Amino acid sequence: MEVRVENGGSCEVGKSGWGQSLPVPSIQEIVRSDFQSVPQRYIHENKGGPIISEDLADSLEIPVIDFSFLAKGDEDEVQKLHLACKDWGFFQVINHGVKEEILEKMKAAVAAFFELPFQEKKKYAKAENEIEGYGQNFVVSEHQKLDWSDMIFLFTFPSQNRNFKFWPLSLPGFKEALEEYSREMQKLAEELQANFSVLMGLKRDGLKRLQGGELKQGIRMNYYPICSRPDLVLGISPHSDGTSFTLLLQDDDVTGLQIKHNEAWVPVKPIPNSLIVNIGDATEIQSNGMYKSIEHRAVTNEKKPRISIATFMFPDDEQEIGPVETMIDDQNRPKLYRNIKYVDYVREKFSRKMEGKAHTQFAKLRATSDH
Ligand SMILES: O=C(O)CCC(=O)C(=O)O
Ligand SMILES: [Fe+2]
Repeated sequence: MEVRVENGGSCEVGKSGWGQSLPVPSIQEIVRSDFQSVPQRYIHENKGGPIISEDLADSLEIPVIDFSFLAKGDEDEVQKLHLACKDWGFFQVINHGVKEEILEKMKAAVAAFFELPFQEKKKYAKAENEIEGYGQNFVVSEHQKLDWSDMIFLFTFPSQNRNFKFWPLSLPGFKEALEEYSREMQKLAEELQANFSVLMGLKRDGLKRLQGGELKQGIRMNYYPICSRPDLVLGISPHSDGTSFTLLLQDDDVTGLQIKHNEAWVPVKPIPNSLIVNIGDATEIQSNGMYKSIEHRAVTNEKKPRISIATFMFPDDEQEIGPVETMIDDQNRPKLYRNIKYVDYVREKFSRKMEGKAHTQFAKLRATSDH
C-alpha cells in the first residue's frame, strides 16, 4: 500500500560519510496520517529467535549493579560487574547518584522535541555526510526494511564537538536539560571505565591513558510511536553498539528493549530511575572477548509510544583499538582480534551493514591475529 504523508513527511538520511543515503519517511508522520495497514517496508518477516515471555523473563533478569558500592571499590560489586559484562554484556545500574529531576527533565525535553510539528523538527534534519541530526535509521537501499522509530543524534562531549545547528535551541529547556544530563553521564562513564580498567588488569586510569583522554560522547534520542501490529515491526532492528559502552535511559513503564541471551530475546523490564549499561564492540575487543557486545533490539507496542535515550561512549577516531596486553595469554587466551584504528573499525562495521551482512557479528569476525 502506498502511504501518502501530508507535509512531505520525509527526511534525507545522512550518509554518515560511508555511503548513499535515501529519503525515508518519518514514522511519526505515518502514524499521524490515516494509514490503513502497516506499510510493507516496515514488516520484518523473520524476526529471528524465540522470545522469552515476560513471566519467564522475570526469573531471568539482567544483573543489577549498585553504583554506590562500585564507586566505593566494593570487591563483591566489582565481581558482580565482571560477571555481568562476561555473561550478559548488559546490566542495570541503581544508586547511580544522578538526581531523578535531571533524568525527568531530560525525558521531558526529548518528549517535547518529538511533539514538535514535523516542519519544525525538519530544521534539524541530518544533512548529507553528517551523522548528527534528526532523521531515521541508517538507510541504504530501497529494499531495506525500515524501523518503527525516529531519532535525533547529537555529539555532546568533548563540548567543543557540539554542533548547535542540530540542537533545537528554540525549544525551552532542551539545551539545559541535555547539557546537564550529558555531564552526569560523562561522570558515570568515567567511573565505569575506571572499573573496566581494573577488571582488565590495568590501573584505574589504564583505559583512559590508552586513548589519551576522556571518552567521547554522543546521545541518540529514540522515539517509538505506537503500532497497531507490534508483531510485524521492529522499533530498532538487531544490532550491537559500535561503542566502548552505552548508557540507556528509558521510559519506566514501557518495556521495549530486548537482548539476545542464550539465543533467545529477553525483554528488559526497566527499574524506575535506573540506567541500563551495555558493553560495546570496542570493549569486547579491548577485553579480548572476555566482555561481550551483545545484540539487542527494541519492539513497539499498541498502547504507548516509548522514548529511549542512548548515551554512546566511544574512543577517539584516531585511537587504535585492540586487545589490551593484560588480557592476552598465549597459552590460555590467545589474541582474538587484530588492532584497528577506531574510525576504520566503524567504517567497516557500516560497510558490512550496507552490504546487508551481519554487522552485529563484526567484532567476532575480526577474530584473526595481526600476523
Ligand atoms: O530503545 C532501546 O531500548 C534501544 C536503543 C538502542 O539500542 C540504540 O539506540 O542503540
Ligand atoms: Fe543499541
